[in-house]
Amino acid sequence: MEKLLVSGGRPLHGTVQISGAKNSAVALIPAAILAESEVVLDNLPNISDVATYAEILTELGGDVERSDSTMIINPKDMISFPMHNGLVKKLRASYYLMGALLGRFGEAIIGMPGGCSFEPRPIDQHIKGFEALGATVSNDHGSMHIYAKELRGAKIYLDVSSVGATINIMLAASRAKGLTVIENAAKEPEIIDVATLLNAMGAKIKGAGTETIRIEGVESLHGCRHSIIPDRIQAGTYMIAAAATRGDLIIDNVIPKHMEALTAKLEEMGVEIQEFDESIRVIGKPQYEHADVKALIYPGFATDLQSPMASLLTQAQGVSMLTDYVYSNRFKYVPELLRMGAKIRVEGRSAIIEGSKLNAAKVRASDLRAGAALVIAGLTVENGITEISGVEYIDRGYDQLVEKLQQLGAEVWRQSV
Ligand SMILES: CC(=O)N[C@H]1[C@@H](OP(=O)(O)OP(=O)(O)OC[C@H]2O[C@@H](n3ccc(=O)[nH]c3=O)[C@H](O)[C@@H]2O)O[C@H](CO)[C@@H](O)[C@@H]1O
Ligand SMILES: C=C(OP(=O)(O)O)C(=O)O
Repeated sequence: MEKLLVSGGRPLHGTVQISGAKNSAVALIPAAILAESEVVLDNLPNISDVATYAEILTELGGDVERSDSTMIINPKDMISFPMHNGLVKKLRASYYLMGALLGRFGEAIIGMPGGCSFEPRPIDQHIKGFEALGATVSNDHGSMHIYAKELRGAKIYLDVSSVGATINIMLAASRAKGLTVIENAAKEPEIIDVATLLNAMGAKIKGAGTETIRIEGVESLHGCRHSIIPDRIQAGTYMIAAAATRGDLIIDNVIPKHMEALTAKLEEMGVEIQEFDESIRVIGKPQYEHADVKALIYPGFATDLQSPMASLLTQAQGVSMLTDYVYSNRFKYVPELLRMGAKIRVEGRSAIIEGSKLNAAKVRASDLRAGAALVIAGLTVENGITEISGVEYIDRGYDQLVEKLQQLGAEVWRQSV
């Protein structure tokens, strides 16, 4: 076990390279199951969710090789067998095994996904999609047993624009007979990334990134090479950290279009932002205006940046309001920020945040983005060392966080406990 120690009060300076997107990587790796030959993924982030997925594919009989940010997956000899617990409990995105194994083998027995559990995260829309494609879904010793003699294309209207359900249905429908149409599909950039990979594998998917996705099933899918899009949540976390520490940071290897909701909100608060083709410069200021932030589905402000944003809003003048319309109760980090002297109260699905100076404390990250929020909070503290436990959550999604922050001038280090 490790904890993170942060001695704050130093503005972040320099250039940070953003890695490939976690939420793409954890969908693209299982998507490779559908191919009949080698899939090469470039620009993979070095995070524990990716390492866990590599182990899962190996356990299922795949041949997985990894060097730096490239992974070569040969799924030829894979089989579908029950994965009740163990590795699948370590990450949320293990639910993509359902769509991928169903598409390739017509059967999947998978335990309920793990990952960040800031509140109940149902998968009823995934099940609705599989059933519409002709699968039967039953409970096998607490795991989901999904079986289809033959997958048939269908029209599926999602009750909520779920990222996971949209991708899971795309995976299975790529190998169904006939046309599948997903209505009210999620529009996140990671969905386009998965469709791009599947199309390079021979799938026929149109409309990814819009609310209607059309998938014409094909007989077989083949290998290909694909480079993962930059992680917009990691990029956003560094943008927020730069503003919170009143730094001057260039965030490199980003798609500025993906950052628009955050960029607009930071500018509204008084942060200076300069946009380039593949990078963004964030120049912090001594004082910030309060803001109202609403976390929504893409292209709205990302819920995954809601907790880091709370830490920045503690540095703004006056009272800010942070409302999460995706997850109503994603506020487990609030008691930890209160320990650091923040003035926050939660009302319904909103956090009301009054600007205040933070002080060092011992705090615990209860999930990945809560961890990012606490690191940013620690970076703003002028005296004392903030101790953050729950580092295993942070490692799920932030590639080389400590090393990157150190390069930017922060005093952050790991300590074994
Ligand atoms: C691995 C991955 O990509 N994780 C991301 C993905 O999670 P995930 O795909 O799990 O999130 P969803 O987009 O599915 O969830 C969005 C909303 O829909 C609800 N819902 C979802 C599915 C379902 O079957 N029924 C249902 O009611 C959820 O409770 C939530 O309120 O999108 C979330 C929302 O952008 C992000 O926070 C996560 O980082
Ligand atoms: C909630 C997140 O991830 P996951 O869905 O993988 O738990 C996240 O990335 O903030």
